[in-house]
Amino acid sequence: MTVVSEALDNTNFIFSNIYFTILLGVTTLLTLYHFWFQSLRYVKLAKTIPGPRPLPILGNVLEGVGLNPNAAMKKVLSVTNDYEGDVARIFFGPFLYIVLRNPEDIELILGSQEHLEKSREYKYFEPWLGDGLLISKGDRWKHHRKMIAPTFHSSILKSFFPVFNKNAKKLLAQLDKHKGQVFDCHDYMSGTTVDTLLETAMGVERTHKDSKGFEYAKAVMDMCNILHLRHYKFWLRPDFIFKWTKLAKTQEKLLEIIHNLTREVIKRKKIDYFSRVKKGENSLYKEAVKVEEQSENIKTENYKYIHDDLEDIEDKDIGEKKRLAFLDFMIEASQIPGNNLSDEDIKEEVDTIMFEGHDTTAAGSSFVLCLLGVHKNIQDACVNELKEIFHDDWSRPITFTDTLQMKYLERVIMETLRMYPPVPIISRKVRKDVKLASANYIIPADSVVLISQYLTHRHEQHWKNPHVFNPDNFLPENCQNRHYYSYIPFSAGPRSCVGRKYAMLKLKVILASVLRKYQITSPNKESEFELQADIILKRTDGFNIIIEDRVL
Ligand code: HEM
Repeated sequence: MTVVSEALDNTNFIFSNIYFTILLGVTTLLTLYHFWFQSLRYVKLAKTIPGPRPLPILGNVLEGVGLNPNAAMKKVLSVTNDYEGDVARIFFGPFLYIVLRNPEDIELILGSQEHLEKSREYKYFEPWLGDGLLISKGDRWKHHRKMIAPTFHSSILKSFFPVFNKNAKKLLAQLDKHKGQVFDCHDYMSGTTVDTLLETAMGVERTHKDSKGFEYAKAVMDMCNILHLRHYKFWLRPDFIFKWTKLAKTQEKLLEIIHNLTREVIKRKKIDYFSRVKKGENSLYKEAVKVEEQSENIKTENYKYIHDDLEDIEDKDIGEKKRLAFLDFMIEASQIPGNNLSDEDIKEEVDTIMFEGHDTTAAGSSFVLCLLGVHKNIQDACVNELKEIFHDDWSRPITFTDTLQMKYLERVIMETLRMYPPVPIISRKVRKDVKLASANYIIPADSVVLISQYLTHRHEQHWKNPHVFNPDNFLPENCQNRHYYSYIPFSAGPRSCVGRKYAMLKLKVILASVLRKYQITSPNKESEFELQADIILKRTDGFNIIIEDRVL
């Protein structure tokens, strides 16, 4: 043996010893960690709940690897079925997730004042929405919610009707070029929703292709797409990975466009506000706050079972019908002593409204059109109702009173949101142990509860023929005895959707406008709809419809 080969042998021995020592060290540490983790009370409680068998350290993470969005959707939706109950448990590494679908259990979480905090999954909305209503917590959320709720008062919403009608008309002109062809209606529903929000939330119009409004609307749509991507490509979720991707650079540019315009508009609107004050104009916001406080008791009674509560508020109208945007009302709110609403806070709330109000309404309206294309008899019933309302003038602008008469269309929208809830899943961080009502399990403090509207809305014990599209599910007599938390497309309880009434009105105007002009056909059966697991429920096969001029 030469000196060199001897030296090499020695080096190999030393290195293999080092590798072996490192490997042994890591294995020992992981084993110790595994046993320590298994001994935690939190884990012991979780293990009593049914769920897929977790691997040491990784938990159930591998179950999601390599799944495309459709398959991921099926996987999430099968989790409670696979474990034959209303509760299932999943571990993502050390993090515990509990999926719930029983309304009685859901009420314990959503109806409580204690479990109001959102889970860590909402963090990647932060660069856009900051600490806005959707993600804020504690006293800040309570205080902002109280200030913002009155800006969604019916009297303020009524003043938006000219904008709703104007954008519906613009939409019809755009759809006309697709007559007789199969096309995906989602982009159009998304475009009209952003335009309407832009005007009602900020008072800005998307007029010319080179205008700031146009740039902004496009940036909002692109930002929503990035958030969707980060949602289902879960390796993009951690910021330390995301920040090195091209998407992060695009996001930076989009956010610059979005935030700059919001800041600019706030500045301009503040000047308008002070000139209105100088002229001695009444504060619409203050009146809305007064009415909101008076109707608080009536409202909690009405929330017992879902029905659109617009009518209840109609007789408490606040009179003045001036068209201002949500932003104007927030500026008014910020001027009330003690309210502590800075310009940056207003920006975050406007951004939140743009995000929450956009994709949800676009998906909801697209699903309605596809379903009406499949269920021709239901489409005919909608049109018959519209004929009764618009017998005097078939194409006149739609008024608030008209929408109150659209009872059947309302049931169609509600049934669509039942079977295809635009927000298919929400989550909450549980701060205290929760003993479930449906079974003898305890959800341990610090776990994340996933509430799936999609699963709850198709719960066999709460819905007759849950997989069949039937607007009569929402006839008053069929709602009376149903558990309130069995229908939660807008969530429920203290942290439910603040834009619910706005969404229902906007949906009615847009859908009634399309139905008056076109008859709709779907090239696909409902069973062929391919759904995608996402923050928003979508069809991956496209929201395809065919439109033809309606012959009366
Ligand atoms: C069909 C349309 C809509 C659906 C299905 C919907 C659904 C929801 C759901 C499920 C939540 C609770 C989210 C969670 O807990 O994570 C929520 C919250 C919220 N929504 Fe909507 N939404 C719709 C339209 C709108 C519109 C049009 C606006 C505003 C114009 C809006 C503004 C908000 C805001 C600000 C929140 C946060 C409320 C809070 O945390 O206090 N939404 N929405």
